[in-house]
Amino acid sequence: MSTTKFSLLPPASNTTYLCSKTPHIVCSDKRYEGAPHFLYLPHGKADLVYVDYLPSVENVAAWPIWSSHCRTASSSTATESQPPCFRIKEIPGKGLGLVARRRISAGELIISERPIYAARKSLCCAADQTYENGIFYRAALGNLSEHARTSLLGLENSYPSQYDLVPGILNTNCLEIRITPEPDPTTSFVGCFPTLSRVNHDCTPSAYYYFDNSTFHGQLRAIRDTMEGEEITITYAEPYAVRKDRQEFLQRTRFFICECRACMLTPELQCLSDRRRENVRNLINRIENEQFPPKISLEELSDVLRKAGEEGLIVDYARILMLGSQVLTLYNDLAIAMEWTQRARRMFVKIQGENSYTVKKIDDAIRVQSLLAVAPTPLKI
Ligand SMILES: C[S@@+](CC[C@H](N)C(=O)[O-])C[C@H]1O[C@@H](n2cnc3c(N)ncnc32)[C@H](O)[C@@H]1O
Repeated sequence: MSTTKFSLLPPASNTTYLCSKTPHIVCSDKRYEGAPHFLYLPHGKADLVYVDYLPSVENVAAWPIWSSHCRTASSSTATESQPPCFRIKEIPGKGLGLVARRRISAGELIISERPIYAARKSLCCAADQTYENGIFYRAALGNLSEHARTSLLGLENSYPSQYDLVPGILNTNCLEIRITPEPDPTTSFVGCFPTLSRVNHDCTPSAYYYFDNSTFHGQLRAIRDTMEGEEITITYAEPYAVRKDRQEFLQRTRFFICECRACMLTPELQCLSDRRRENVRNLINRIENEQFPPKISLEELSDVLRKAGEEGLIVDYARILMLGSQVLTLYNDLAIAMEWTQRARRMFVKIQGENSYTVKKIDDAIRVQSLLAVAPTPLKI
């Protein structure tokens, strides 16, 4: 674990300049036009830095949420008046992690918290600002409050030693965030959180991380009942990937070998698990990657749904219900489609909360299905 007491080293050459005082925007590099900028929020005692190109930084700076409620640098738990339902403690072989202090029910909000660092995932910097010297990232943290910087720099660094500490920490702890209300498949953004970034990985996780763009908070919800003392985990990898692919991904991006239950099965059970996950992946891809959902029978949909359940892939189970209901609406029995949609809604409310983008999409589907149900001639394709 990185516990190094950190002081910001001055960059080899200081390329930054103050672009605007209010909002507080710093240009990362005066030597070239279009360099990324750092926006510090809220202005004054900044506990969030947002890093992107100037138009995006100016757009985010103008969001009303920054003036309506400033959070403190500390994390906020689901119910402010009650103690958090988890504690952070050492987990053998994993560093720190979150452990349930009491029983947590499926759907419970475990923590909601603002990131300290938020950035476009891939940014163009000058050739002399590298991961190895960390100049760009150290400069980005320069105007954060002492408290925010200290909690960020206390996070784990799993990156190899040739990387500077700061990009090492940021890369180890980043989770996907969104700056648009709707998911944008063309652009990725990441954030680092004081507490959420402590959640460890499991290939059959007990919780789900979701970024609520409207409040700019990451949220962690239990997706199944979790017992007191049990570790709270999310997945860093595609849950429906087979073991070999998950292992390869986790070693390449997070530098650890996963020894969760799903990765430590006997060879026969491992084969079975991989086959089930492959079935889940193929079905989801077949439906999601087509503009028009393909014809898939209720039997096949139900079979893969069952396999997702057997694998404990709760989020994929909900996705199959939602995607399956689209297929069933088009080709089969509308009554079953409506039932699947309602089940998907109930599950997604538990997974992502009532206000999530997915729940809104499901509500749109429910409205369409209700109209179809009373249409004089059923739609036949
Ligand atoms: C985002 S951090 C999670 C919190 C971290 N354990 C800590 O001490 O702050 C990610 C790092 O935690 C460790 N980690 C997470 N899940 C793990 C797992 N299932 N097995 C082993 N190490 C894990 C790895 O070092 C990984 O790069």
